[in-house]
Order: sequence, then structure tokens, then C-alpha cells
Amino acid sequence: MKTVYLGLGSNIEPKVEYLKKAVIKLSSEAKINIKKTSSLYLTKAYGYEEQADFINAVVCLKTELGPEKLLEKILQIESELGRVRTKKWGPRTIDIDILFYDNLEYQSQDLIIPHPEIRKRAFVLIPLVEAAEEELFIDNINITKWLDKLDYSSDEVEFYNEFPELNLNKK
Ligand SMILES: Nc1ncnc2c1ncn2[C@@H]1O[C@H](COP(=O)(O)OP(=O)(O)OP(=O)(O)O)[C@@H](O)[C@H]1O
Ligand SMILES: Nc1nc2c(c(=O)[nH]1)N=C(CO)CN2
Repeated sequence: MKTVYLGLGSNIEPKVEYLKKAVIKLSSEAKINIKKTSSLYLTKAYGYEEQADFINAVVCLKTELGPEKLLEKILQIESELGRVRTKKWGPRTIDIDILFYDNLEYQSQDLIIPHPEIRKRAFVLIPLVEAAEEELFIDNINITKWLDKLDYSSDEVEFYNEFPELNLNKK
């Protein structure tokens, strides 16, 4: 069983519903066992800023699926939730990124693990720190240290609430 962290984001309404549905779809996969979900965070759009605020969260799960198979499931769930790829970093109903897959370092045409943008993104690091079951490192530096290095304000990342009506943490 591998421990995997996924980053979830949505900035098209109903954002919370899209995140909830994504987690429910993930948990209904036979080979995926959700261990923990972070709170939801309301975050200002990063990168391409002229778009709606996001809701972001991180999910910790256990799986026997290999990384490419997991990516396949994720892309399938994104497409079932109406994800249409228009512009890079543009608005999306749901975005699911594989942040960490155990201690694996992996690079193929379709997949880079750990996700290369983690260290730059408070909207990933904050829920990741919350959902982490263990110490997580990027380039031998703890993720909390990466977060400390970032210059972000509470205007950019705001605590939102628990995952409403989701009770998957006990599984
Ligand atoms: N760690 C990863 N997790 C998810 N997708 C990845 C990862 N590494 C590479 N990819 C590739 O990225 C593609 C997804 O691109 P997408 O349109 O979601 O990018 P984005 O969300 O706009 O940007 P970003 O990946 O920087 O968040 C996937 O089809 C997949 O092949
Ligand atoms: N706040 C926030 N900004 C983003 C996000 C996101 O999930 N949250 N995703 C992006 C592309 O993956 C680009 N910008």
C-alpha cells in the first residue's frame, strides 16, 4: 500500500460540490482508501490572477494503484466532473494533482512526482501540512520550511470550513 497526497482545486461554482464529488468518486474506487482530508481553503488565484478565487484542499489516501494508473483515474474523474482544458492555469471545475506518491521520484511524459510546483504554492502547502500523516520533504527540506519561505498573507489563503457532510476520515 502506498501513501499518496492529492491536491484538489476548483474555481467554478459550485466549488465545494465539485471538491466533495471528487472525494466521493475517489473513495468509491476499489483500490483507493481515503485516510484523511484537510479543511477547505478559500484562496486567491495564483499565476493567472484574473479569475475567480479557488477552493483548495488536500487528500491523503492509501492505494495499490501505480502512479500512471492513479493518474488515469484522476483524469477520468476530472472529465466526469466537467473539466475542460482551455488555458494553462485557467478556470476549472476540478483540478486534481498528485503531490506525493510515497517516497517516489518519478518523471515520464505525462507525470512528474513530486509535483514540481508544491514548494511555490501556499494553497497546496497549507492543506498539505494539515493532512500530512508523516513528515514530508522536498529536496530534503520539510514542507513546513518551504511554507515558511513563502511570502503569503491571510488575504491569499483563508480558512474556510471542514469538508461539509463528508465523513471519510474514519475509514
Ligand atoms: N504530479 C502530477 N499530477 C497530476 N498531473 C500531472 C502531474 N505531473 C504532470 N501532470 C500532467 O499534467 C496534466 C494536467 O495538466 P493541467 O491542465 O491539470 O495543468 P494545470 O493544473 O493547469 O497546471 P499545474 O499542473 O501546474 O497545476 C495531466 O494531464 C498530467 O499528464
Ligand atoms: N489559488 C489557486 N490558484 C491556482 C490554482 C489553485 O488550485 N489554487 N491552480 C492553478 C493551476 O493548477 C493555478 N492557480
